[in-house]
Amino acid sequence: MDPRLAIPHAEPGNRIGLFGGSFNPPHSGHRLVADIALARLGLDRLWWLVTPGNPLKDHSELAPLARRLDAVEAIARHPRMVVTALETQLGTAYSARTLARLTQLRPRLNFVWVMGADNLAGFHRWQDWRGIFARVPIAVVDRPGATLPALASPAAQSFAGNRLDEADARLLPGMAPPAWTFLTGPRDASSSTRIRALARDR
Ligand SMILES: Nc1ncnc2c1ncn2[C@@H]1O[C@H](COP(=O)(O)OP(=O)(O)OP(=O)(O)O)[C@@H](O)[C@H]1O
Ligand SMILES: O=C(O)c1ccc[n+]([C@@H]2O[C@H](COP(=O)([O-])O)[C@@H](O)[C@H]2O)c1
Repeated sequence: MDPRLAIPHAEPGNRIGLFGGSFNPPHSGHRLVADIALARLGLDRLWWLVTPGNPLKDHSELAPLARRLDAVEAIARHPRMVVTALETQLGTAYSARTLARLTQLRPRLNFVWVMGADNLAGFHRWQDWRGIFARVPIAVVDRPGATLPALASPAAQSFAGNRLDEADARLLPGMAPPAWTFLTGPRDASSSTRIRALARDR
């Protein structure tokens, strides 16, 4: 079995960021999110969770999992970053199910869900999105063009009372959910859709 399909090793009590994505292909914006999450949340590890396929996206242009894993490994070279396709092994593509399984299988790890602001904007369309808020703390990293849609979104509004000031982001891992924060700072406008379009036009 490809070792990247297994749940990565971690020590009890570790603070683990789960950064899910299609990564089709990965780019510098993803790496910036990973760097920001590691530093601002004080994580022990950031797991790049390469999805078998986003349930809300058309998969006709989705590169094979092995190719996306190789590409993410090339961009995630860092002693605290780990690349995994554990969802393929668990048989889950829905984040709510992935998080239910992971927290059940690894109860002593402190997981935080990490995503870009565009995903908070559409979060209310995810399966059992309220259940995700109830399961793990969430760190949202700003993205050009997505700041206002994210902060005005049904998810942000529903959980406004559970938002942690970003100055206190280090407290987020280990906090009882629901708890979330919105991390602002350096931004990168890269997009996989744009990279694929440029490659087609070449
Ligand atoms: N430039 C960026 N800045 C901040 N977050 C980003 C950026 N690009 C992607 N993300 C976040 O990274 C995660 C994975 O994103 P994804 O692989 O879908 O990349 P994408 O560029 O949005 O792709 P696509 O254009 O195919 O939708 C998501 O949580 C997304 O919000
Ligand atoms: O669970 C859902 O309903 C759901 C809907 C949309 C996206 N996700 C997950 O969100 C992560 C980011 O997806 P993407 O395509 O924006 O990179 C990835 O782990 C997806 O599997 C999950």
